Amino acid sequence: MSYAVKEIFLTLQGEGAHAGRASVFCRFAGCNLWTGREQDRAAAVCQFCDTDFVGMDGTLGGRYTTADALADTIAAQWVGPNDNRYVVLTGGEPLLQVNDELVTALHRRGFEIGVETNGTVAPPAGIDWICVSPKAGADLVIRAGHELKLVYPQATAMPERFEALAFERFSLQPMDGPDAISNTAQAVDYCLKHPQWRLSVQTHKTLGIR
Ligand SMILES: C[S@@+](CC[C@H](N)C(=O)[O-])C[C@H]1O[C@@H](n2cnc3c(N)ncnc32)[C@H](O)[C@@H]1O
Ligand SMILES: Nc1nc2[nH]cc(C(=O)O)c2c(=O)[nH]1
Ligand code: SF4
Ligand SMILES: [Mg+2]
Repeated sequence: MSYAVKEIFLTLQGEGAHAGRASVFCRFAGCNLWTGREQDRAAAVCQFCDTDFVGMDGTLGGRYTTADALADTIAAQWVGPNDNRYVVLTGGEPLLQVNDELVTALHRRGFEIGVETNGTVAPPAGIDWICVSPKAGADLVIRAGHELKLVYPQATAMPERFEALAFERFSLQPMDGPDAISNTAQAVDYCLKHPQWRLSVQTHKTLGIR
C-alpha cells in the first residue's frame, strides 16, 4: 500500500480538545465527500470545506511507497524532546488511506496518533485520539470514541442528533466562510445553553500559523 500525501508540516493543533499542542500534521490527498475542485463544490456532499487537499504538491507532499518512509518523514519534522511526540493525520479524508502498518510505524517512533475524520470510514485499531466531524448528508459509521467535533450550523446535522452518542468530548466549531461571525455568535450561544458542548475555535487561523 502506498500513501498519497498533500503536505506534512509541524504546527500547533488549532482545533478541538488538543488545541495548542505541538503536532506534526500529515494531510492525505483526496476525500470521499468532495473532489476538492471548486466547480464540484455546489454538488458535493460536503460543501463548506476550508482545505486544499488536491494533489501531492505541498510541503513534503508526494507518494510514499511504504509506511516506514512516511513515518520517517513525519518523525523528522519533530523538533522537541522525544516524549510527547504527537502526529495528526488529516486530509482530505485520512481514513481512506491510514492502515495498520502506518499506525504501527508511527507508534514505533514514539508518536501518539490523532486523526481528523468525517466519520464515514471505519478506522484501523490503535489510534490514540479520533476526532469525528460529522457531515450532513453522509452516513456516520464511527458512532463512539474520543471526540465529536461538529461544524455548526449544518441544517440537517444539528447537535441534538449527536448528543447521545458515546464520545468523551463534544466540541462545537463555528463554520468558517461568509457567515463566520454570525456562526460564531450562534455557537457561543449554543454552548452557553448546552454545556455538554465546548466551543472549538480554529485558533491557527487567528494566529496566522498553518
Ligand atoms: C479539512 S477536514 C479534514 C478531515 C476530515 N475530512 C473531516 O472532515 O473531519 C479538518 C477539520 O476541518 C473542519 N472544517 C472543514 N471546513 C471547515 C469550515 N469551513 N469551518 C470550520 N471547520 C471546518 C472539518 O469539519 C474537520 O473537523
Ligand atoms: N493548526 C492546524 N490545526 C488543525 N486542526 C485541524 C486541521 C485540519 O485541517 O485538519 C488543522 C490545520 O490545518 N492546522
Ligand atoms: S469531509 Fe473533510 S476534507 Fe472532505 S470536503 Fe468535508 S471537510 Fe473537507
Ligand atoms: Mg484545516
